[in-house]
Amino acid sequence: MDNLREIQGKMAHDPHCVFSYSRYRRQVWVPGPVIVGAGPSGLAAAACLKENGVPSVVLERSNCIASLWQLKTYDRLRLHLPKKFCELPLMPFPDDFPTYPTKQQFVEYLEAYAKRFRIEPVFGQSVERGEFDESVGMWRVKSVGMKGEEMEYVCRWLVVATGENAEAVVPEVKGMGEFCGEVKHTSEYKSGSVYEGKKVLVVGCGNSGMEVCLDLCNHNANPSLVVRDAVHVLPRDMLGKSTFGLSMWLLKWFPMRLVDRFLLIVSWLILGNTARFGLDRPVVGPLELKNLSGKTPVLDVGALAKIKKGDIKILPSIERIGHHGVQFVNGKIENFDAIILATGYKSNVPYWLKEKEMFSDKDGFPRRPFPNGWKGADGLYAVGFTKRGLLGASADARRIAEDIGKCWKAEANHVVTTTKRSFSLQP
Ligand SMILES: Cc1cc2nc3c(=O)[nH]c(=O)nc-3n(C[C@H](O)[C@H](O)[C@H](O)COP(=O)(O)OP(=O)(O)OC[C@H]3O[C@@H](n4cnc5c(N)ncnc54)[C@H](O)[C@@H]3O)c2cc1C
Ligand SMILES: NC(=O)C1=CN([C@@H]2O[C@H](COP(=O)(O)OP(=O)(O)OC[C@H]3O[C@@H](n4cnc5c(N)ncnc54)[C@H](OP(=O)(O)O)[C@@H]3O)[C@@H](O)[C@H]2O)C=CC1
Ligand SMILES: O=C(O)C(=O)Cc1c[nH]c2ccccc12
Repeated sequence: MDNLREIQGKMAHDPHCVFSYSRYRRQVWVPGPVIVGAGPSGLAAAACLKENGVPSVVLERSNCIASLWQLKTYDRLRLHLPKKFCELPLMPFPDDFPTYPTKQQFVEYLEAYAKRFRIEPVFGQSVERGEFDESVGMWRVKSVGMKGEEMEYVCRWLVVATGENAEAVVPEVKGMGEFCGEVKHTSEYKSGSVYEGKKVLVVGCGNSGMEVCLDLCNHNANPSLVVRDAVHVLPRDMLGKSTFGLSMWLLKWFPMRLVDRFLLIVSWLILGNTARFGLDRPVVGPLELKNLSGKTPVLDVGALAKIKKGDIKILPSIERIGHHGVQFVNGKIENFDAIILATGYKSNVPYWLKEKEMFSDKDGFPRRPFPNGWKGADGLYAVGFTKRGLLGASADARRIAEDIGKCWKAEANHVVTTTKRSFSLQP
């Protein structure tokens, strides 16, 4: 504990100090929080902490900020909620950005955000273990660098910002290994240009699956979409407003079920009966379902019109895959040149965080739902696991920074007072 006191003393004089404890053990004491992940959530947390006077260290496994957006999304991607619902704390989007910024514009905004708050993540640090060491009351965060070099960061506060979309979900489908064509997840898909004239099977009809199908159509490919369950498709905009914005506004005055009924009636007027095209709706309304299970409704930007026209064919679940053909549960068999898995993502927290109370080891999300999932015990925090997109991440980041900020100031005051007192006691 003497060692700790010494460090706290140094922190009080130089709160930005991050010094090597032992070169050989590659161990680093971090006076402030360690944030794992330099996506929008990690950046928002670091900025809010800085605003509260707390320096932090951000560890990122890839070589850039917002790696999901920069490396794992397709070219035609735009935000599907209006920009005012996607801005991070303390810095709005530029006025000249469109309502739905492109992915390039969103990344540009995030780069400017990191620059403005002088956030310089340590890149190439893949965190493989995070564990609370009771004996010193600190978190030990172990990471592996690009060349396999190991590091250990020791800190009072650990902020988990690895995201709801950390790893691709790749389902086990009978015979998938036998398929002769290309099989890729949407996180590796960039553009339909390489599929021109090809028959492509897209598996999964969330926002990714629908948009990839649309993109394939726009590049003269021939997509089919596997829909295994009911899905809510809503137009992205209705009555001259964004569906999301309108929903948020209506929710201020009306109960969720009534707003859901309104959304379904207007969607029916704009899109027609989606069940006629093979897209049955869940019994529970779109907002209630999002609230209960986190399942995001599809915000349609043109795929439904292609489904109606027959340019995108709807197919049921896959039974098994062969060399070229795919057999579906209705017994039909069709040949495809490529398969794209739009089967979603999962959290990777259970793989590296050795903690069982705050995070569920089943799905890697905080057990307590929004707005209470951001804080655990022993200085553990979560940002961006709210199933409420960037808006939820911003709310978490603000709360975390305020909470750590109070503790940081109290401790800094304590160290300064004790240091002053010990100086005055000296002869
Ligand atoms: C295609 C797509 C479009 C979306 N569009 C919207 C939208 O329009 N509006 C909206 O509100 N939300 C949207 N979302 C939701 C999305 O979750 C957020 O946009 C946002 O990216 C979440 O930010 P995050 O920082 O929590 O997670 P991420 O952006 O995933 O960032 C997490 C970071 O942590 C890093 N990381 C993970 N594990 C480790 C580890 N073990 N060690 C070190 N680093 C690690 C990752 O490399 C990554 O850089 C979209 C999601 C997707 C997939
Ligand atoms: N423009 C934008 O802003 C975009 C936003 N996003 C967001 O990114 C996040 C991830 O979206 P997305 O990648 O679409 O993932 P989702 O988890 O939203 O959707 C995955 C889909 O795949 C289906 N699925 C999973 N496994 C199988 C299987 N074995 N066979 C058949 N179907 C299967 C799921 O069906 P089931 O429901 O039955 O489990 C579900 O429909 C979401 O929050 C989404 O809103 C994504 C793209 C664009
Ligand atoms: O894109 C996503 O997945 C989001 O989580 C954004 C979002 C949060 N709440 C919603 C309600 C309806 C549609 C999208 C979202």
